[in-house]
Amino acid sequence: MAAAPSLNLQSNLPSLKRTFSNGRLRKPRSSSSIVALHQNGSLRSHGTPGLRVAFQGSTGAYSEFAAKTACPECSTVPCRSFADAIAAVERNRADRAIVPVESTMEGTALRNYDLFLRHDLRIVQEINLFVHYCLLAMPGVSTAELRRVISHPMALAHCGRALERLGLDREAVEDTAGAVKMLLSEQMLDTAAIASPRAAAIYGLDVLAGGLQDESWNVTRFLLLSKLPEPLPPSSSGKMKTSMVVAHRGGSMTVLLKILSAFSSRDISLTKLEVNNPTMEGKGPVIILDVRSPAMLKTFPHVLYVDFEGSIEDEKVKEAIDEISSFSVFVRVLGCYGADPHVYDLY
Ligand SMILES: O=C(O)C(=O)C[C@]1(C(=O)O)C=C[C@@H](O)C=C1
Repeated sequence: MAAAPSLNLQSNLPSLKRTFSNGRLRKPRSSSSIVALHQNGSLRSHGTPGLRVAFQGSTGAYSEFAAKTACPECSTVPCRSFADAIAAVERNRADRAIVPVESTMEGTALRNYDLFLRHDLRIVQEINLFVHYCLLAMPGVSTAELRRVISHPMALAHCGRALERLGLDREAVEDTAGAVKMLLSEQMLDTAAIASPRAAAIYGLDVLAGGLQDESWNVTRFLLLSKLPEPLPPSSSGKMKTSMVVAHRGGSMTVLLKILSAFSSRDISLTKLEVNNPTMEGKGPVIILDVRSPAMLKTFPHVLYVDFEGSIEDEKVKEAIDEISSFSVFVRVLGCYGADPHVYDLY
């Protein structure tokens, strides 16, 4: 069976500028307008102290790091899986969930994207994080003593070449910080973990090597998800971005051309366009919650994930969405949020 075409005008991640100055995190340029909005808004918003953000993993995971970067004053809620993080928001045990959705090394993380589509949550913020992978071991252990390495499957995959060179057996665990905790609790002296320098500092492990990722430019894009829509910042406060999913009848190229034309004729810039035809790869269809009343789960064999610059309140954006709806099977807007051009780096 031919592989599904995968066109990924992958968000503008690779060209982003790293926001790093003297080891201190710099706030996004748009943050001041968001803060002003929060002060006036009635909803609990990103800047609110006490906002609870659910993430997958243990304290020190990259996702927690992203949550703290998105909402510096939040408290974080560790969860066993991304599904649990989403459930925590739905059951009001958390106000937001943070989910990694794409990376420069992996492309779109369909595992998480598809999960999110089954729920009635919306994207309220994006955050791009530079991911540094380090080799961590129990204090005093040297590289020569290591036999095995444990980490999140994505971290193991991203560090394939370095691990090949080190000749270590690999074992996947649920998250990077969870791997570190396992080293400690089981006092493993022949095993290393791949995790962040922050996890090393939190748990007091030695960093035996840094920059382990195969590509030096390794950025993960996270989305902050909420049950309630955030009030939209005024259009003067910076660029907005909108994300949507489009289900269609197949014949991707024709649909792609029509979508491109709906945007280009209105001078709207696309930042992501990803084709997903899972049934062509022998997988089950994508399941999407149709949030219109009565909300119901629907299955679609052909979908496209589209992000573009602009707010759903812009006339030309409304027109483009109407045009796309006229030739597709189903359209759902996943969120409208401030475009954050920065990549945060807390190394
Ligand atoms: O395990 C972690 O620390 C995570 O936050 C998860 C996760 C992922 O799911 O891709 C997030 C970012 C990194 O790419 C590695 C792992």
